[in-house]
Formats: sequence, structure tokens, C-alpha cells
Amino acid sequence: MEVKNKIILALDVNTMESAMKIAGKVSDYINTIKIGYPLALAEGLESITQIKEEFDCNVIADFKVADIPETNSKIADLTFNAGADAVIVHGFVGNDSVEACLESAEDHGKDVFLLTEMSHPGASRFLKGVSEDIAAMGVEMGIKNYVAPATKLDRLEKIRNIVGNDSFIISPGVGAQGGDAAKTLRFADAVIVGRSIYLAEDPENVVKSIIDGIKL
Ligand SMILES: O=C1C[C@H](C(=O)O)N([C@@H]2O[C@H](COP(=O)(O)O)[C@@H](O)[C@H]2O)C(=O)N1
Repeated sequence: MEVKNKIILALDVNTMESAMKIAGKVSDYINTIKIGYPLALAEGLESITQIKEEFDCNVIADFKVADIPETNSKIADLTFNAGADAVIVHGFVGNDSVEACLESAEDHGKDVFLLTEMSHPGASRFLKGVSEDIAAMGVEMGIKNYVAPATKLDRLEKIRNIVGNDSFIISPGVGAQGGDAAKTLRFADAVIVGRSIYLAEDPENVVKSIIDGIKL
């Protein structure tokens, strides 16, 4: 996935009106948008379709898919049919559940991002202990796209070392959660930014300053 300016907008607003407004303000700089439960539950899977059509952008559906294989297949099929280019899948549920999403992605010519470790403090209690195994499972399964935290650079580096330099890592936690874009991009290929952009008075200016900070 070609992510313009290495920035993915996490569009965690709960109306199409605000989604369109914010995405429109930054569309010159951002070509990849992550849509998760806030917008999808509020406005339906149609939100994916509309954003994709309006901005001709990459859409990553952040549904953190984590069910049994049969249900994962249904979730992934519905998500890709709505127009998503990729779906984020939890790895802790094991390879059969992840495989179900991979098969759906293959059927649709789309991608899976495997979520290895999360950016919030609570992830250290359980997920941290298995995140490297999850990354290793992803490698065994031939997965090339991963999610790993911008707030824990030591963990991000470990995940990079496991998945290799030819894998594509996107990292959430920049800005509102304390992560730094430039430092994160030492190990990741793109950063995910939500509140710092969509809550800003001037989202375009925030994006431009992140881009400047990355270039330094
Ligand atoms: O570990 C993870 C996984 C998950 C994800 O990207 O899959 N996210 C998502 O990334 C965005 C950060 O938003 P903001 O904090 O910039 O407003 C939100 O949509 C979160 O749901 C994380 O924040 N950490």
C-alpha cells in the first residue's frame, strides 16, 4: 500500500458530515484513511464506501477482527465488499482465525494488517507477552502488513526485527498518545494519527507540521 507522506488518518468521528469535512481538509496530503468502529457503527459500512468514492483513497478498516474462523470470514467479506482495501485483524486469536481473513482478502484482492501489540498501557499486561509470537506467526503465514505501537519504540523495533525490512508496518499512537512521528518512522513505514488531526482547529496545518517534522 502506497501511503502518501507516511501518514494514515484515523477518522474516528461519528458522523459522515464531520468525516467528509475533515478528510476533505487534508486530502491534498493524505491518501490513506483508517475507518474503525466509531464511524462504522454510527454510519454503517456505507461510510467506507462513501469515503473511498469521495476521496479515491486507500481505506483500512480497523475492525480488529478477533472471532472464530467462520465469523472472521463473514466480517472480512462484508468489509471488503464495502470497499475496504485492507482490514486489521488481531493475531492473538490464532492462525486459523487469521487465515480465514487472509483467504477472504485473497478472494477480494485486498490486504490484511496483523495487529501484533497495542499502543495503550493496558496492552503490557497480556498482549506484550505474546506479541513477538504473533509477529512470528504472521511471518510463518506469509503476512507482509503489520500494526505495532508508536508509543513503545523498543517493542516496535522488536516487531520490525521479527517481520523483516520487507514487511510493511503501520504504527498508531502518534500525537495524542505521546508517540513521535519521526522517531516511529525509524522502524515503521507509516504512522496512524487520529485526534491530533481530527480534533484540531486547523487539521491541514497539523498534517503539514507532521510532514515537516518527518522530513527533518
Ligand atoms: O494499538 C493500537 C491499535 C489501534 C490500531 O491502529 O489498530 N489504534 C487505533 O489508532 C488510532 C489512534 O488514534 P489517536 O490516538 O491518534 O486519536 C485509533 O483509531 C485507535 O483505535 C491504536 O491507537 N493503538
